[in-house]
Amino acid sequence: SLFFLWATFQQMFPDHLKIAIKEFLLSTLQQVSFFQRFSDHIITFFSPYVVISIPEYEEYYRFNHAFAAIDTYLGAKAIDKAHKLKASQVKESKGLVLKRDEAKVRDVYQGVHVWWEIVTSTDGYRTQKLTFHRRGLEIVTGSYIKYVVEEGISIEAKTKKMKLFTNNPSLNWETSKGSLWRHIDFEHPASFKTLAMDPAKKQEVLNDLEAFRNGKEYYKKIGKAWKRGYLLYGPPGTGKSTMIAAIANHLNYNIYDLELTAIQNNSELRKLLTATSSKSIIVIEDIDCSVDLTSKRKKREGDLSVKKYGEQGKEDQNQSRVTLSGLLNFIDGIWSACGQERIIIFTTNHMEKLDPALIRRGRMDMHIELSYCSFEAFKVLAKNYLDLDSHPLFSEIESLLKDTKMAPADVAEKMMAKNQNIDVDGILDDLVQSLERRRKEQRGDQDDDGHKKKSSGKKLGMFRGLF
Ligand SMILES: Nc1ncnc2c1ncn2[C@@H]1O[C@H](COP(=O)(O)OP(=O)(O)OP(=O)(O)O)[C@@H](O)[C@H]1O
Ligand SMILES: [Mg+2]
Repeated sequence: SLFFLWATFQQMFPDHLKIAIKEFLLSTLQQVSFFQRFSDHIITFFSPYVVISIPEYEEYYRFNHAFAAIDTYLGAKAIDKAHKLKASQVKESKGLVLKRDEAKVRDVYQGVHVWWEIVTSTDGYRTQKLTFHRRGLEIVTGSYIKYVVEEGISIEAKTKKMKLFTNNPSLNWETSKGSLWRHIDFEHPASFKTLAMDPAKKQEVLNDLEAFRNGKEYYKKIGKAWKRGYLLYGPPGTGKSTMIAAIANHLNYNIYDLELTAIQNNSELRKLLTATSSKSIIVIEDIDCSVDLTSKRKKREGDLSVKKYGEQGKEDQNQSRVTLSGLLNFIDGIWSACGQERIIIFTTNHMEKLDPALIRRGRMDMHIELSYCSFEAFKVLAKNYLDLDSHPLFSEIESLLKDTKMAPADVAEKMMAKNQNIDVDGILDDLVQSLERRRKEQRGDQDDDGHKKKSSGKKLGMFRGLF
Protein backbone atom coordinates (compact mmCIF):
# COMPACT_ATOMS: atom_id res chain seq x y z
CA SER A 1 0.00 0.00 0.00
CA LEU A 2 2.84 2.36 0.92
CA PHE A 3 4.54 1.81 -2.41
CA PHE A 4 1.27 2.50 -4.18
CA LEU A 5 0.67 5.71 -2.19
CA TRP A 6 4.28 6.84 -2.77
CA ALA A 7 3.95 6.28 -6.54
CA THR A 8 0.65 8.26 -6.63
CA PHE A 9 2.21 11.07 -4.58
CA GLN A 10 5.17 11.23 -7.01
CA GLN A 11 2.85 11.48 -10.03
CA MET A 12 0.23 13.87 -8.66
CA PHE A 13 2.34 16.64 -7.08
CA PRO A 14 4.78 18.83 -8.91
CA ASP A 15 8.37 18.88 -7.66
CA HIS A 16 8.38 22.23 -5.85
CA LEU A 17 5.26 21.22 -3.92
CA LYS A 18 6.90 17.97 -2.91
CA ILE A 19 9.87 19.85 -1.47
CA ALA A 20 7.60 22.20 0.45
CA ILE A 21 5.69 19.27 1.96
CA LYS A 22 8.93 17.54 2.91
CA GLU A 23 10.24 20.68 4.64
CA PHE A 24 7.00 21.14 6.49
CA LEU A 25 7.12 17.58 7.79
CA LEU A 26 10.76 17.93 8.88
CA SER A 27 10.18 21.17 10.75
CA THR A 28 7.16 19.68 12.54
CA LEU A 29 9.32 16.76 13.64
CA GLN A 30 12.01 19.13 14.89
CA GLN A 31 9.44 21.07 16.84
CA VAL A 32 8.12 17.88 18.40
CA SER A 33 11.59 16.80 19.48
CA PHE A 34 12.33 20.31 20.75
CA PHE A 35 9.20 20.18 22.88
CA GLN A 36 10.08 16.75 24.04
CA ARG A 37 13.53 17.87 25.11
CA PHE A 38 12.09 20.94 26.76
CA SER A 39 9.51 18.90 28.63
CA ASP A 40 12.24 16.44 29.62
CA HIS A 41 14.19 19.31 31.16
CA ILE A 42 11.15 20.60 32.98
CA ILE A 43 10.25 17.16 34.28
CA THR A 44 13.84 16.55 35.42
CA PHE A 45 13.90 19.93 37.10
CA PHE A 46 10.75 19.35 39.06
CA SER A 47 11.03 15.57 39.36
CA PRO A 48 11.72 14.24 42.81
CA TYR A 49 13.56 11.21 41.34
CA VAL A 50 17.30 10.73 40.99
CA VAL A 51 18.91 8.44 38.41
CA ILE A 52 22.36 6.90 38.80
CA SER A 53 23.97 5.14 35.81
CA ILE A 54 26.50 2.36 36.11
CA PRO A 55 27.90 1.51 32.66
CA GLU A 56 29.28 -1.89 31.73
CA TYR A 57 32.49 -0.36 30.37
CA GLU A 58 34.35 2.69 31.53
CA GLU A 59 36.75 4.71 29.41
CA TYR A 60 39.29 2.76 27.36
CA TYR A 61 36.92 -0.21 27.40
CA ARG A 62 37.82 -1.08 30.95
CA PHE A 63 35.28 -3.52 32.33
CA ASN A 64 33.36 -2.10 35.26
CA HIS A 65 33.30 -4.81 37.91
CA ALA A 66 30.50 -3.05 39.79
CA PHE A 67 28.23 -3.67 36.80
CA ALA A 68 28.76 -7.43 36.97
CA ALA A 69 28.30 -7.50 40.74
CA ILE A 70 25.04 -5.54 40.50
CA ASP A 71 23.84 -7.85 37.75
CA THR A 72 24.54 -10.89 39.93
CA TYR A 73 22.84 -9.32 42.94
CA LEU A 74 19.72 -8.43 40.96
CA GLY A 75 19.73 -11.82 39.26
CA ALA A 76 19.63 -13.59 42.60
CA LYS A 77 17.17 -11.19 44.22
CA ALA A 78 13.65 -12.34 44.94
CA ILE A 79 13.52 -15.07 42.34
CA ASP A 80 10.32 -16.34 43.95
CA LYS A 81 8.51 -13.21 42.70
CA ALA A 82 10.06 -13.13 39.24
CA HIS A 83 8.14 -14.01 36.11
CA LYS A 84 11.16 -14.78 33.97
CA LEU A 85 14.00 -16.99 35.13
CA LYS A 86 17.25 -18.09 33.53
CA ALA A 87 18.84 -21.44 34.42
CA SER A 88 22.51 -22.32 34.12
CA GLN A 89 24.66 -25.12 35.41
CA VAL A 90 27.50 -23.90 37.55
CA LYS A 91 28.98 -27.15 38.71
CA GLU A 92 28.05 -30.73 38.04
CA SER A 93 27.72 -31.31 41.75
CA LYS A 94 25.67 -28.20 42.45
CA GLY A 95 22.93 -28.67 39.89
CA LEU A 96 21.12 -25.84 38.17
CA VAL A 97 21.26 -22.26 39.38
CA LEU A 98 18.25 -20.07 38.69
CA LYS A 99 18.62 -16.36 38.00
CA ARG A 100 16.10 -13.64 37.56
CA ASP A 101 15.96 -12.65 33.90
CA GLU A 102 14.08 -9.35 33.80
CA ALA A 103 15.25 -5.95 32.64
CA LYS A 104 13.45 -4.09 35.45
CA VAL A 105 13.76 -5.01 39.11
CA ARG A 106 12.35 -3.28 42.18
CA ASP A 107 14.14 -3.35 45.48
CA VAL A 108 13.62 -1.96 48.97
CA TYR A 109 16.47 -1.06 51.29
CA GLN A 110 15.98 0.50 54.74
CA GLY A 111 12.56 1.72 53.66
CA VAL A 112 13.81 3.32 50.42
CA HIS A 113 12.22 2.02 47.22
CA VAL A 114 14.50 1.81 44.22
CA TRP A 115 14.09 0.66 40.61
CA TRP A 116 16.83 -0.93 38.56
CA GLU A 117 16.71 -1.08 34.81
CA ILE A 118 19.18 -2.31 32.23
CA VAL A 119 19.36 0.03 29.24
CA THR A 120 21.16 -1.05 26.08
CA SER A 121 22.58 1.70 23.87
CA THR A 122 22.48 1.57 20.05
CA ASP A 123 26.07 0.33 19.92
CA GLY A 124 25.27 -2.55 22.24
CA TYR A 125 26.72 -1.28 25.53
CA ARG A 126 24.64 -1.85 28.60
CA THR A 127 24.09 0.43 31.56
CA GLN A 128 22.40 -0.23 34.87
CA LYS A 129 20.06 2.65 35.72
CA LEU A 130 19.10 3.08 39.33
CA THR A 131 16.10 5.36 40.02
CA PHE A 132 14.95 6.42 43.46
CA HIS A 133 13.28 9.28 45.29
CA ARG A 134 15.48 12.20 46.29
CA ARG A 135 14.52 11.50 49.93
CA GLY A 136 16.59 8.32 49.88
CA LEU A 137 19.69 9.94 48.35
CA GLU A 138 21.77 9.68 51.49
CA ILE A 139 20.93 6.03 52.15
CA VAL A 140 21.40 4.98 48.51
CA THR A 141 24.72 6.72 47.93
CA GLY A 142 25.91 6.15 51.47
CA SER A 143 25.33 2.47 51.89
CA TYR A 144 22.89 0.85 49.46
CA ILE A 145 25.14 0.77 46.37
CA LYS A 146 28.05 -0.50 48.43
CA TYR A 147 25.81 -3.17 49.92
CA VAL A 148 24.57 -4.29 46.48
CA VAL A 149 28.10 -4.56 45.04
CA GLU A 150 29.41 -6.47 48.05
CA GLU A 151 26.43 -8.85 48.05
CA GLY A 152 26.93 -9.43 44.32
CA ILE A 153 30.60 -10.21 44.75
CA SER A 154 29.90 -12.68 47.54
CA ILE A 155 27.17 -14.41 45.49
CA GLU A 156 29.56 -14.56 42.54
CA ALA A 157 32.19 -16.16 44.75
CA LYS A 158 29.74 -18.80 45.98
CA THR A 159 28.45 -19.83 42.59
CA LYS A 160 31.44 -19.29 40.34
CA LYS A 161 33.08 -22.18 38.57
CA MET A 162 36.49 -22.83 39.99
CA LYS A 163 39.37 -23.03 37.56
CA LEU A 164 42.65 -24.85 37.58
CA PHE A 165 45.41 -22.95 35.75
CA THR A 166 48.75 -24.30 34.59
CA ASN A 167 51.51 -22.21 33.11
CA ASN A 168 52.21 -22.69 29.42
CA PRO A 169 55.88 -23.34 28.66
CA SER A 170 57.37 -19.95 27.86
CA LEU A 171 58.40 -21.14 24.39
CA ASN A 172 54.69 -21.30 23.51
CA TRP A 173 53.76 -17.87 24.84
CA GLU A 174 54.02 -16.34 21.38
CA THR A 175 51.98 -19.00 19.64
CA SER A 176 49.17 -19.75 22.08
CA LYS A 177 47.68 -16.27 21.68
CA GLY A 178 50.14 -14.92 24.20
CA SER A 179 48.37 -16.61 27.07
CA LEU A 180 50.66 -17.45 29.93
CA TRP A 181 48.21 -19.76 31.64
CA ARG A 182 45.84 -22.37 30.29
CA HIS A 183 42.92 -23.54 32.37
CA ILE A 184 40.25 -26.17 32.84
CA ASP A 185 37.27 -26.30 35.19
CA PHE A 186 38.30 -27.57 38.58
CA GLU A 187 35.99 -30.16 40.06
CA HIS A 188 37.69 -32.13 42.77
CA PRO A 189 35.58 -33.86 45.42
CA ALA A 190 38.10 -33.39 48.24
CA SER A 191 36.81 -31.61 51.33
CA PHE A 192 37.98 -31.06 54.86
CA LYS A 193 35.31 -33.45 56.03
CA THR A 194 36.81 -36.36 54.11
CA LEU A 195 40.44 -35.39 54.75
CA ALA A 196 42.02 -37.84 57.16
CA MET A 197 44.20 -36.06 59.68
CA ASP A 198 44.35 -35.18 63.33
CA PRO A 199 41.05 -33.35 64.10
CA ALA A 200 42.73 -30.67 66.22
CA LYS A 201 45.21 -29.90 63.45
CA LYS A 202 42.46 -29.86 60.87
CA GLN A 203 40.48 -27.38 62.96
CA GLU A 204 43.55 -25.21 63.33
CA VAL A 205 43.96 -25.04 59.53
CA LEU A 206 40.27 -24.34 59.06
CA ASN A 207 40.35 -21.52 61.63
CA ASP A 208 43.37 -20.03 59.93
CA LEU A 209 41.64 -20.11 56.55
CA GLU A 210 38.52 -18.50 57.96
CA ALA A 211 40.55 -15.76 59.62
CA PHE A 212 42.29 -15.15 56.31
CA ARG A 213 39.10 -15.07 54.29
CA ASN A 214 37.43 -12.57 56.62
CA GLY A 215 40.60 -10.62 57.25
CA LYS A 216 40.27 -7.82 54.72
CA GLU A 217 39.90 -5.09 57.32
CA TYR A 218 42.41 -6.68 59.66
CA TYR A 219 45.17 -6.87 57.05
CA LYS A 220 44.46 -3.26 56.10
CA LYS A 221 44.65 -2.23 59.74
CA ILE A 222 48.00 -3.86 60.37
CA GLY A 223 49.35 -2.62 57.03
CA LYS A 224 50.12 -6.02 55.57
CA ALA A 225 49.27 -7.34 52.09
CA TRP A 226 46.29 -9.69 52.17
CA LYS A 227 48.08 -12.93 51.46
CA ARG A 228 49.13 -16.03 53.30
CA GLY A 229 51.69 -18.74 52.73
CA TYR A 230 51.35 -22.39 53.69
CA LEU A 231 53.99 -25.05 53.57
CA LEU A 232 52.65 -28.60 53.42
CA TYR A 233 55.24 -31.22 54.16
CA GLY A 234 55.26 -34.93 54.76
CA PRO A 235 55.96 -38.28 53.09
CA PRO A 236 54.31 -39.26 49.77
CA GLY A 237 50.64 -40.18 49.89
CA THR A 238 49.80 -38.36 53.09
CA GLY A 239 47.30 -35.98 51.53
CA LYS A 240 49.21 -32.81 50.61
CA SER A 241 47.70 -32.45 47.16
CA THR A 242 44.33 -33.55 48.53
CA MET A 243 44.52 -30.81 51.12
CA ILE A 244 45.18 -28.16 48.45
CA ALA A 245 42.04 -29.30 46.63
CA ALA A 246 40.11 -29.21 49.92
CA ILE A 247 41.33 -25.66 50.63
CA ALA A 248 40.31 -24.53 47.13
CA ASN A 249 36.87 -26.08 47.57
CA HIS A 250 36.47 -24.58 51.01
CA LEU A 251 37.34 -21.04 49.94
CA ASN A 252 36.04 -21.29 46.38
CA TYR A 253 39.34 -20.00 45.01
CA ASN A 254 41.00 -20.73 41.68
CA ILE A 255 44.20 -22.76 41.68
CA TYR A 256 47.31 -21.71 39.77
CA ASP A 257 49.56 -24.75 39.59
CA LEU A 258 52.97 -23.29 38.87
CA GLU A 259 55.47 -25.58 37.17
CA LEU A 260 58.82 -23.96 37.83
CA THR A 261 60.75 -26.25 35.49
CA ALA A 262 58.82 -24.84 32.50
CA ILE A 263 60.07 -21.32 33.25
CA GLN A 264 63.31 -19.96 31.86
CA ASN A 265 64.18 -17.23 34.32
CA ASN A 266 63.07 -14.89 37.07
CA SER A 267 61.48 -12.33 34.80
CA GLU A 268 59.21 -14.98 33.30
CA LEU A 269 58.28 -16.00 36.82
CA ARG A 270 57.36 -12.41 37.59
CA LYS A 271 55.26 -12.13 34.44
CA LEU A 272 53.36 -15.30 35.28
CA LEU A 273 52.68 -14.39 38.85
CA THR A 274 51.52 -10.88 38.14
CA ALA A 275 49.03 -12.33 35.64
CA THR A 276 47.19 -14.25 38.37
CA SER A 277 43.88 -12.97 39.69
CA SER A 278 42.89 -12.37 43.27
CA LYS A 279 40.96 -14.99 45.26
CA SER A 280 43.37 -17.64 44.12
CA ILE A 281 45.82 -20.20 45.38
CA ILE A 282 49.25 -20.39 43.80
CA VAL A 283 50.69 -23.84 44.20
CA ILE A 284 54.28 -24.96 43.74
CA GLU A 285 54.40 -28.70 44.27
CA ASP A 286 57.57 -30.52 45.30
CA ILE A 287 59.50 -27.30 45.70
CA ASP A 288 62.68 -29.19 46.54
CA CYS A 289 62.65 -31.05 43.20
CA SER A 290 61.47 -28.16 41.01
CA VAL A 291 64.47 -25.92 41.41
CA ASP A 292 67.83 -26.52 42.96
CA LEU A 293 67.18 -23.70 45.33
CA THR A 294 69.54 -24.47 48.14
CA SER A 295 72.82 -25.37 46.47
CA LYS A 296 72.66 -22.54 43.94
CA ARG A 297 72.31 -19.93 46.61
CA LYS A 298 75.16 -21.24 48.67
CA LYS A 299 77.42 -21.52 45.62
CA ARG A 300 76.69 -17.95 44.58
CA GLU A 301 77.34 -16.52 47.99
CA GLY A 302 80.62 -18.40 48.24
CA ASP A 303 81.85 -17.46 44.76
CA LEU A 304 80.78 -13.88 44.63
CA SER A 305 83.92 -12.32 46.05
CA VAL A 306 86.31 -14.30 43.84
CA LYS A 307 84.57 -13.84 40.48
CA LYS A 308 85.07 -10.81 38.27
CA TYR A 309 81.97 -8.96 37.18
CA GLY A 310 81.98 -10.31 33.60
CA GLU A 311 82.40 -13.90 34.62
CA GLN A 312 79.53 -13.63 37.03
CA GLY A 313 77.29 -12.27 34.27
CA LYS A 314 78.23 -15.13 31.98
CA GLU A 315 77.40 -17.63 34.63
CA ASP A 316 74.04 -15.96 35.19
CA GLN A 317 73.25 -16.46 31.55
CA ASN A 318 74.19 -20.10 31.58
CA GLN A 319 72.16 -20.74 34.66
CA SER A 320 69.22 -18.72 33.44
CA ARG A 321 66.80 -20.57 35.63
CA VAL A 322 64.54 -19.48 38.40
CA THR A 323 66.60 -18.82 41.48
CA LEU A 324 65.79 -18.79 45.13
CA SER A 325 66.30 -15.04 45.31
CA GLY A 326 63.90 -14.59 42.39
CA LEU A 327 61.28 -16.55 44.22
CA LEU A 328 61.88 -14.70 47.48
CA ASN A 329 61.75 -11.32 45.75
CA PHE A 330 58.45 -12.22 44.31
CA ILE A 331 56.97 -13.42 47.57
CA ASP A 332 58.08 -10.31 49.44
CA GLY A 333 58.10 -7.63 46.77
CA ILE A 334 55.87 -7.47 43.74
CA TRP A 335 53.72 -10.14 45.25
CA SER A 336 52.73 -7.79 48.01
CA ALA A 337 52.16 -4.88 45.70
CA CYS A 338 49.79 -6.35 43.14
CA GLY A 339 46.60 -8.18 43.81
CA GLN A 340 45.08 -9.13 47.09
CA GLU A 341 43.52 -12.14 48.73
CA ARG A 342 45.96 -14.74 47.57
CA ILE A 343 47.35 -17.87 49.11
CA ILE A 344 50.62 -19.45 48.14
CA ILE A 345 51.22 -23.11 48.95
CA PHE A 346 54.46 -25.03 48.69
CA THR A 347 54.58 -28.77 49.13
CA THR A 348 57.59 -30.94 49.79
CA ASN A 349 58.49 -34.43 50.89
CA HIS A 350 61.80 -33.22 52.33
CA MET A 351 61.44 -30.28 54.62
CA GLU A 352 65.12 -30.51 55.59
CA LYS A 353 66.24 -29.82 52.01
CA LEU A 354 64.64 -26.38 51.89
CA ASP A 355 66.52 -23.17 52.44
CA PRO A 356 65.57 -21.63 55.80
CA ALA A 357 65.08 -18.25 54.08
CA LEU A 358 62.26 -19.68 52.03
CA ILE A 359 60.30 -21.12 54.88
CA ARG A 360 60.79 -18.55 57.59
CA ARG A 361 57.58 -17.20 59.13
CA GLY A 362 56.21 -14.25 57.23
CA ARG A 363 56.94 -15.97 53.95
CA MET A 364 55.42 -19.33 54.79
CA ASP A 365 53.11 -18.31 57.61
CA MET A 366 51.97 -21.77 58.58
CA HIS A 367 53.82 -25.07 58.36
CA ILE A 368 51.42 -27.99 58.16
CA GLU A 369 52.77 -31.47 58.62
CA LEU A 370 50.88 -34.32 57.02
CA SER A 371 52.25 -37.53 58.30
CA TYR A 372 51.59 -41.25 58.38
CA CYS A 373 48.13 -42.48 59.18
CA SER A 374 47.21 -42.07 62.84
CA PHE A 375 44.26 -43.81 64.45
CA GLU A 376 42.25 -40.56 64.32
CA ALA A 377 42.94 -40.30 60.60
CA PHE A 378 42.06 -43.95 60.14
CA LYS A 379 38.67 -43.37 61.76
CA VAL A 380 37.89 -40.66 59.19
CA LEU A 381 38.86 -43.02 56.36
CA ALA A 382 36.78 -45.86 57.87
CA LYS A 383 33.80 -43.53 58.00
CA ASN A 384 34.35 -42.34 54.41
CA TYR A 385 35.02 -45.68 52.81
CA LEU A 386 33.10 -48.19 54.92
CA ASP A 387 30.61 -45.98 56.75
CA LEU A 388 31.94 -47.44 59.96
CA ASP A 389 32.09 -45.79 63.40
CA SER A 390 33.36 -48.74 65.42
CA HIS A 391 34.36 -52.35 64.98
CA PRO A 392 35.97 -55.02 67.19
CA LEU A 393 39.15 -54.83 65.09
CA PHE A 394 39.56 -51.07 65.73
CA SER A 395 41.57 -51.51 68.94
CA GLU A 396 44.02 -53.85 67.21
CA ILE A 397 44.39 -51.43 64.32
CA GLU A 398 44.96 -48.59 66.80
CA SER A 399 47.85 -50.34 68.46
CA LEU A 400 49.32 -51.37 65.09
CA LEU A 401 49.13 -47.82 63.70
CA LYS A 402 51.03 -46.50 66.72
CA ASP A 403 54.30 -48.07 65.62
CA THR A 404 53.75 -48.65 61.88
CA LYS A 405 54.32 -46.07 59.22
CA MET A 406 51.62 -46.35 56.59
CA ALA A 407 50.52 -43.42 54.49
CA PRO A 408 46.79 -42.60 54.41
CA ALA A 409 46.93 -43.26 50.65
CA ASP A 410 47.89 -46.90 51.33
CA VAL A 411 45.28 -47.32 54.05
CA ALA A 412 42.65 -45.78 51.77
CA GLU A 413 43.64 -48.10 48.94
CA LYS A 414 43.18 -51.14 51.23
CA MET A 415 39.71 -49.94 52.17
CA MET A 416 38.46 -49.41 48.64
CA ALA A 417 35.69 -51.86 47.86
CA LYS A 418 36.89 -54.40 45.32
CA ASN A 419 33.38 -55.29 44.27
CA GLN A 420 29.81 -54.19 44.83
CA ASN A 421 29.32 -55.95 48.16
CA ILE A 422 31.43 -54.34 50.83
CA ASP A 423 32.88 -57.03 53.07
CA VAL A 424 33.81 -54.94 56.12
CA ASP A 425 35.30 -57.81 58.16
CA GLY A 426 37.39 -59.03 55.23
CA ILE A 427 38.70 -55.56 54.42
CA LEU A 428 39.69 -54.78 58.02
CA ASP A 429 41.26 -58.23 58.35
CA ASP A 430 43.36 -57.56 55.26
CA LEU A 431 44.36 -54.17 56.64
CA VAL A 432 45.50 -55.71 59.92
CA GLN A 433 47.58 -58.26 58.04
CA SER A 434 49.25 -55.71 55.81
CA LEU A 435 49.92 -53.46 58.80
CA GLU A 436 51.61 -56.41 60.56
CA ARG A 437 53.66 -57.11 57.45
CA ARG A 438 54.64 -53.46 57.13
CA ARG A 439 55.65 -53.33 60.79
CA LYS A 440 57.88 -56.36 60.37
CA GLU A 441 59.49 -54.82 57.25
CA GLN A 442 60.09 -51.52 58.97
CA ARG A 443 61.69 -53.19 61.95
CA GLY A 444 63.92 -55.19 59.58
CA ASP A 445 64.83 -52.02 57.68
CA GLN A 446 65.83 -50.23 60.80
CA ASP A 447 68.02 -53.13 61.85
CA ASP A 448 69.74 -53.03 58.45
CA ASP A 449 70.62 -49.40 57.95
CA GLY A 450 68.78 -47.38 60.51
CA HIS A 451 66.30 -45.78 58.16
CA LYS A 452 64.25 -46.51 55.10
CA LYS A 453 65.66 -45.59 51.71
CA LYS A 454 64.23 -42.36 50.42
CA SER A 455 62.80 -42.06 46.99
CA SER A 456 63.80 -38.93 45.15
CA GLY A 457 63.12 -37.17 41.91
CA LYS A 458 60.22 -35.21 40.58
CA LYS A 459 56.87 -36.94 40.54
CA LEU A 460 53.98 -36.15 38.31
CA GLY A 461 51.87 -33.89 40.54
CA MET A 462 48.22 -34.64 41.11
CA PHE A 463 47.09 -31.58 39.17
CA ARG A 464 49.54 -32.16 36.30
CA GLY A 465 47.85 -35.48 35.61
CA LEU A 466 44.70 -33.61 34.59
CA PHE A 467 46.34 -32.08 31.51
N1 LIG B 1 44.93 -37.50 54.58
C1 LIG B 1 44.20 -38.10 53.62
N2 LIG B 1 42.86 -38.11 53.71
C2 LIG B 1 42.13 -38.69 52.76
N3 LIG B 1 42.63 -39.29 51.69
C3 LIG B 1 43.96 -39.32 51.55
C4 LIG B 1 44.81 -38.71 52.50
N4 LIG B 1 46.08 -38.88 52.14
C5 LIG B 1 46.04 -39.54 50.98
N5 LIG B 1 44.78 -39.82 50.61
C6 LIG B 1 44.39 -40.52 49.41
O1 LIG B 1 45.57 -40.88 48.73
C7 LIG B 1 45.64 -40.29 47.44
C8 LIG B 1 47.00 -39.66 47.26
O2 LIG B 1 47.17 -38.59 48.13
P1 LIG B 1 47.83 -37.20 47.75
O3 LIG B 1 48.01 -37.12 46.29
O4 LIG B 1 47.09 -36.11 48.40
O5 LIG B 1 49.24 -37.38 48.43
P2 LIG B 1 50.45 -36.36 48.52
O6 LIG B 1 50.73 -36.11 49.95
O7 LIG B 1 50.20 -35.18 47.66
O8 LIG B 1 51.61 -37.23 47.94
P3 LIG B 1 52.92 -36.77 47.16
O9 LIG B 1 53.89 -36.27 48.18
O10 LIG B 1 53.39 -38.02 46.54
O11 LIG B 1 52.50 -35.73 46.18
C9 LIG B 1 44.54 -39.29 47.37
O12 LIG B 1 43.89 -39.33 46.15
C10 LIG B 1 43.58 -39.69 48.48
O13 LIG B 1 42.57 -40.52 47.97
MG1 LIG C 1 51.02 -34.48 45.86
